[in-house]
Amino acid sequence: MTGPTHAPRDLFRPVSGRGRHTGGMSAPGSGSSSSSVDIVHLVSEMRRSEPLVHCLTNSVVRQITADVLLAAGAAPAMVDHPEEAADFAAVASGVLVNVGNPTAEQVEGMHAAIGSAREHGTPWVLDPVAVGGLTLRTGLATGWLDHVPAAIRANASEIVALAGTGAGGRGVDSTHDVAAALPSALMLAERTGGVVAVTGAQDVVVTNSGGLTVATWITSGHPLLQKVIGTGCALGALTAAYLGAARAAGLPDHDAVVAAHAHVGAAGTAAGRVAAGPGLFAVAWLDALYTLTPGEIADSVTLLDATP
Ligand SMILES: Nc1ncnc2c1ncn2[C@@H]1O[C@H](COP(=O)(O)OP(=O)(O)O)[C@@H](O)[C@H]1O
Ligand SMILES: Cc1ncsc1CCOP(=O)(O)O
Ligand SMILES: [Mg+2]
Repeated sequence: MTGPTHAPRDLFRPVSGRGRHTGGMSAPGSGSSSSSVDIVHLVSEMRRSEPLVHCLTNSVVRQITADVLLAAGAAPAMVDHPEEAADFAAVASGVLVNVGNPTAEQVEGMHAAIGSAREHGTPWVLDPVAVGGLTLRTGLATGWLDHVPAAIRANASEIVALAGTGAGGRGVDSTHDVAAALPSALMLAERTGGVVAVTGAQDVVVTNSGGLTVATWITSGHPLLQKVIGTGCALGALTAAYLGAARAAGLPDHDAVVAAHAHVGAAGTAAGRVAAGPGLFAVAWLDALYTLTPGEIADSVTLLDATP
């Protein structure tokens, strides 16, 4: 998977006069951030509040998802049973619905959790793993767009397929560039009213609020994140954690989603400095999710706010 080396200027231009360091019109490079998102504040809030994340996720990634949430500073709980899912979504800080390997019973639990999350105001995140190629999960995820997900987190091919604008990727992997998925992400943001995050070599987080669209480009991470299974899925869970923490602190959903991606990306960058292959990288990534300070995370990533 490859991504752009800069934000696509034909679709977005940077918001001027915002952010802690204005980088002008030039492509984002290391250390040149132009964004209103206060990463330090969000990471600090997330770690202080230790949000409880209700995960309904696939069998492949449960362990790494729980490990990532704990390392980053949140608290994981996997609750799939249809008779328990509604109760837990009511008390959780955030809910993750990941359709990566759904069982019939888990799908029932997902319906119950989503209904309860809506009823109780719990932010829920949709990760449409491999949507496009498989009919059941494509129908489920598309139907849930009407159930007000606070955020959708996916790779570029999944975003394109979920928007109905193209085919999916190759299994769980993307075959699209992030920039190519941007129009589809905008459509989804407009349709759901929630935040849409597209991951790849660069990530982009899109929100449509009151007709005004904002996109934040995030440059961070490391290619080895693609060689450890579940990094994207775990990021979906961490997105739910950040949303829960941000809402409790009165901070915007958009900023919460950016911070989740920054946290994962900064840890990936740090892990890439010490690891030559996926095994050590996975361990170093977990350690960095735990050890990086809010300031180190903010300094490691490059953010660029843009608007149509
Ligand atoms: N080429 C890359 N360089 C740096 N980071 C990457 C690269 N590809 C993916 N990532 C990061 O890996 C994480 C998972 O993203 P991705 O692989 O797109 O998700 P998924 O596992 O759902 O396909 C994200 O934090 C993303 O930014
Ligand atoms: C391999 C696999 N098969 C079904 S779900 C899954 C995990 C996908 O994880 P990620 O989307 O984070 O790469
Ligand atoms: Mg995925």
